[in-house]
Amino acid sequence: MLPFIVAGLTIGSVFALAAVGLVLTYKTSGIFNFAHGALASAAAFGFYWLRDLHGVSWPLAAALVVLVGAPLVGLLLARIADLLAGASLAMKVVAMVGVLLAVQGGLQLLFPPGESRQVASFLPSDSFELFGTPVTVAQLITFAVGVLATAGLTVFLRRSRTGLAMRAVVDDTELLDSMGVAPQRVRRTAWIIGSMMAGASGVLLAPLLPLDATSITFLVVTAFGAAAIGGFSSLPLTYAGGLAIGVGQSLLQKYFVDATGIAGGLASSLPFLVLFGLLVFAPRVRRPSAAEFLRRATRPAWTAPSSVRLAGALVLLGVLVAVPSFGADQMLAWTRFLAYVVLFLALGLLVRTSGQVSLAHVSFMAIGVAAFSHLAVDQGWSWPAALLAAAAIAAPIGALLAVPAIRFPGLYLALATLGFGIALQQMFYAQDFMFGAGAGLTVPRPELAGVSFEGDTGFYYFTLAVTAIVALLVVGITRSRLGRLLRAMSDSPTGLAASGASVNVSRVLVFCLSASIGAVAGVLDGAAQTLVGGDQYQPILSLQLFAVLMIAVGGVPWYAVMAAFGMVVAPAYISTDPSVTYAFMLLFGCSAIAFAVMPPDAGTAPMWLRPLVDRLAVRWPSRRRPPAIPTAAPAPLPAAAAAGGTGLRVEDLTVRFGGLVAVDGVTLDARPGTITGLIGPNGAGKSTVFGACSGLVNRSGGQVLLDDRLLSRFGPAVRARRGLGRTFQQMELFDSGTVRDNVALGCEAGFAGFNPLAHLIASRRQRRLVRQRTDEALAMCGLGELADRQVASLATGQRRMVELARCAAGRYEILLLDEPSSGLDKVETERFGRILTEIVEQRGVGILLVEHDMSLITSICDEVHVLDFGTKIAAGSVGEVVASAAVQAAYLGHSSDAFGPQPEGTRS
Ligand SMILES: Nc1ncnc2c1ncn2[C@@H]1O[C@H](COP(=O)(O)OP(=O)(O)OP(=O)(O)O)[C@@H](O)[C@H]1O
Repeated sequence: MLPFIVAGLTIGSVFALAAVGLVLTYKTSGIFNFAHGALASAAAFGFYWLRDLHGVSWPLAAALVVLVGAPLVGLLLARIADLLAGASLAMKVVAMVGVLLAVQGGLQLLFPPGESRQVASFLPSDSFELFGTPVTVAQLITFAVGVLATAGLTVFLRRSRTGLAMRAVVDDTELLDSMGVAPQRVRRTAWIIGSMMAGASGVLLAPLLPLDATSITFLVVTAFGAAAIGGFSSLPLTYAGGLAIGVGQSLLQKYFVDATGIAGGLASSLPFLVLFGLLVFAPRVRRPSAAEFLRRATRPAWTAPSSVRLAGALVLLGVLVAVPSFGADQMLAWTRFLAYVVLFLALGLLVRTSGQVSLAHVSFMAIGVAAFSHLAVDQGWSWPAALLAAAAIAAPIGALLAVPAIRFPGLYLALATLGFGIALQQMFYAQDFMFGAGAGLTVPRPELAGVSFEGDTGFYYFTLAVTAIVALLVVGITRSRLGRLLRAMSDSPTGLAASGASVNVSRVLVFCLSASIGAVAGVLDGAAQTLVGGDQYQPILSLQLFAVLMIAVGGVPWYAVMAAFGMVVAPAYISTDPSVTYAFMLLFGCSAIAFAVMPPDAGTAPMWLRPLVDRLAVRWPSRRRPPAIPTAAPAPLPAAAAAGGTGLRVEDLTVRFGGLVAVDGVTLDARPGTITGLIGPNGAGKSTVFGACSGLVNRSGGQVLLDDRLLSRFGPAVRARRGLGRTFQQMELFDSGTVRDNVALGCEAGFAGFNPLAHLIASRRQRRLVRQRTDEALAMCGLGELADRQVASLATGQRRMVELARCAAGRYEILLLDEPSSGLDKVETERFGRILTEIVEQRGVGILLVEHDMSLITSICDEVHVLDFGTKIAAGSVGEVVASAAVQAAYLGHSSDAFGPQPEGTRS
């Protein structure tokens, strides 16, 4: 066993070295370098080129690669990282995936795969005995390089000024500025060191395996597993993680040396299983919201008028129907193009519509085609039955990916999906139930109702029909309730949950749907080729799909058409030479980097195009009714309020954040039909009380009840459905939607709730009720004129009103409004007060109002509670509270001016 441990420690040390460099750059720049393995790969090829092809001595070659080449690459990456400052997480992922593809494509162009290349070992091969086990000097040196580099880096980070600055740079850039240390310089140093570590690991790995760009790139992805063990933060733990993975792999190889089943792939997929497992089972880390993940456009989105879109769709359909007449020699490429349109629609639903991420979508193609082939060929199932079964098999596997999505959206989800894709390939592709070890799988073409689609042209038209159906289905989904929920989830998962819909149900649904549609794409693509093997579904293809999808422009289904054209048809027409594929990979990589560093609005339709298209458009009369001014009786209230519910009761509530007691034994009531103020200086704990009431903040003690029923053990969506609505101090709007969409979701999200079917289908009655309540809420809040404006384009005051209208449209008993008038001027605030009173009168709801504007509090509140340092210091009518000495002391030190308007941040 000892020799395996020694071998494991040696290779583990190389992984650890790479992982430490990765964590360093992530910690200092907040950018996770997906291309870390590609850098190692480039270093290995650089070393090979210098030493093996040009006879440079190994120390000089290693020094040139690690001390000259790698720092230069590090500087380039630092520049890209600078340009990405302030970009969304999605763009950071796109840029780094772009770097990976560019390096990979470039390397494969320079060193075409297929030729056998081997770096001769360069470290001394003499060996000595350690505890009776032979150990080579090469192993010792490799191990020592890892230890020394990590130890040196740790000392550097702890002792040197730049090192200290490096540790602080992510947390507090301004502090660094004030220390006289430029954060940019610090980050640059980190990127240089990180790249050098990737370079060193590439050089050390080079002689250990045949030189191949993809295998080293993915071998170094092992470092991702080690980084996960170190919590993406601790360097010593990351180092230990690298060693542990190395030893674990080595031991698995020993024990499963002859294993042919799944166990045979365990060793190589261990790092990815670790990565996936940690992200699924580890305690939650801070969750970046999906909104952090997606690119946010500041300019309102523009879509061509529907007549132009319809005309465009017909022209496209016409061209596709005519393909056999002008593209007969490229029928395979055109048929695969259609399959890729389906695939991009699947991925787009997930990434572009719902703001999730998947770097494993090629896996669903593989699962789909393998399942289909076994069912149709081995089991003799009919073509449609096998297709539907393949889609159904992919769905629960998609749901599995939703688990990390629920726990860690954003970057960690991207990593988990990448790990999933690689583990699937390593462990399952060669199994008999997938592609097996033989020549591949036969994928038949259909024969339906006596009509054969075996021929290339026939199958093309068949694929065109299926693609059109899938496109209509995806367009339908995006326009349906599920589509609205997914877009809302992408903009603000918190806002959606607080409106009553289970975000997790939406997530699982979209992953299942996307996986199933991906499987259908796999079947179509496989049947186009008729024979497929596992090597066609390499995980790197998933990265390419993601990058191409992100750079494609337009809505559904245009981005899918554009992406599939770029990925399949364009390369096929240029040449069948594999180098064209590599050149396209390089091109996609560079385009992805360029796209990611562009300003957020650059991807939207060009300004000059818009008037042109608008002029071309035929204007159809709008079927949309203008918002009605409510004249009849208001819509029915939730049962509790209608039956004279007792409202919200907060009992002895305590909330702690670590050592800080933010709320300390607070008790208060808010009754339907009344407005209750909750005031207090900044940091008094008001928003925390709201968070605990709506289930977004964990309470440490006490209870929250609505109509005497305990709410405390429920999440935000259930509480909303029980009758607790809220707005947020930092508004949680669905920015990509219109005002009407936002307001409608206030009611519709509650109907969707936790029921997957209700996420998909809205009953007639519900649709009518949503329309009615939306119109009423819009009219009540004076938003009729703005109903079709995109929320992102509105001013703060208007946005606050939209959030209020969203609450007013919901079926709530109590509304928690958190500083709803902040950002409004005096006139707007007075109007706002009148609207609040009207909502209470018309809807019969109760309002608990957190406000700094005392004129608003004194003019509309029936009762006021006052917090200071987390405890309640007074309660009563406005007059009683104004007269309270404790309250005046808490505010402005005995000044009666306390109840003038309070600028934010005022605190004596
Ligand atoms: N997630 C958190 N983690 C740690 N501390 C927190 C967190 N949220 C709030 N706090 C702290 O809890 C205390 C109460 O904060 P809270 O936001 O509830 O006050 P507030 O009365 O709403 O203030 P403001 O009027 O400024 O919004 C503050 O000291 C704040 O720094």
